[in-house]
Amino acid sequence: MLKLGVPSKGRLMEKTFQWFGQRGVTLRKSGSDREYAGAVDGIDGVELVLLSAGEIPRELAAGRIQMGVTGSDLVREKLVNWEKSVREVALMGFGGADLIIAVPQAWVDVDTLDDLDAAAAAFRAVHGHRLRIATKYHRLVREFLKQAGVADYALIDSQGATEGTVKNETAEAIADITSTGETLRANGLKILSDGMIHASQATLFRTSRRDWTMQQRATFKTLEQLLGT
Ligand SMILES: Nc1ncnc2c1ncn2[C@@H]1O[C@H](COP(=O)(O)OP(=O)(O)OP(=O)(O)O)[C@@H](O)[C@H]1O
Ligand SMILES: O=P(O)(O)OC[C@H]1O[C@H](OP(=O)(O)OP(=O)(O)O)[C@H](O)[C@@H]1O
Repeated sequence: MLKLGVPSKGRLMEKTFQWFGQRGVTLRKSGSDREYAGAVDGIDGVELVLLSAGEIPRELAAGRIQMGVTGSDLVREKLVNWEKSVREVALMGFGGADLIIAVPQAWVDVDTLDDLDAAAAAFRAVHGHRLRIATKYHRLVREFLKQAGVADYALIDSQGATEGTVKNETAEAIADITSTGETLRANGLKILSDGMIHASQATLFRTSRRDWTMQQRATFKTLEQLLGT
C-alpha cells in the first residue's frame, strides 16, 4: 500500500478531505468519531494514516508514510535540510498562516529587525540578561535571526498561548503563527515590518526515499494523474 498521512483533526483534516474529494479521491474517517482509522475511495492501493500534523514531517523523512499533508512551516521546522528528505507535490491553497516576529506595541522605537538588534543590546545592558523570544519554532527562528544578524537574544520554549508570554513576563518578544492577527492585537503585540519568517500553507509532500515497491510507484503515478499534480 501507498501510505498517505493526513492531519487527524480540525481545519487541516477537513480541508484536506475536501481537497482530495474535489479531485475524485474520497478520504474519510472510518469507525467512530474518536477512532483514528481512515478509508480511501476512488483509487486502489492507498492507505489513509491519520496523524498529528506535527509528526507528519518525521514520518515522511523516515519513509513510514510515502505521502503526507501538513503545513509547510512544520516541514521546515522539524526536518534538517528538509529539501533532502521530502519533495513538494502540491501547494493546496488552504491552512495559510504566517510565522512572524512580534514585539510589544508599546515599543514605539522598534519596528524592524535592526531596531530589535539595538533593543536587544540595550536590554542586556539594563537587565543583565538577554532579551527573550518565546516560540515553538526554534529552528526557523534561529536561522532567520542569524541571517538578519540578530544574535543577542535567548529563545524560550512555548508550545501554546505564546502571545501571552509577554504579558506574563516570561518573554519580551514572540515568534508564532498568525492568520487574522486577532491574537496578536488582543495581546498588545505588533509584527516587525521585516519580521516575516515564512508564509505557510497546507502542502502535499512525498518522501524523497527511493525504497518504494513497484506497486507503490504505480499507485503514485495514478494518484498524480487524478490530482493533476
Ligand atoms: N490560525 C492558525 N493557528 C495555528 N496553526 C495554523 C493556523 N492556520 C493554519 N495553521 C497551520 O496548521 C498547522 C498546525 O496544525 P495543528 O495545530 O493541527 O498541528 P499540531 O501542532 O501537530 O497539533 P497536535 O500536535 O495538537 O495534533 C501548522 O502548519 C500551521 O501553520
Ligand atoms: O492570527 P489569529 O487568527 O489570531 O491566529 C493565531 C493564533 O492561533 C494559533 O493558536 P491556536 O489556537 O492553534 O493555539 P496554540 O496557541 O495552542 O497554538 C496560533 O498559535 C496563534 O496563537
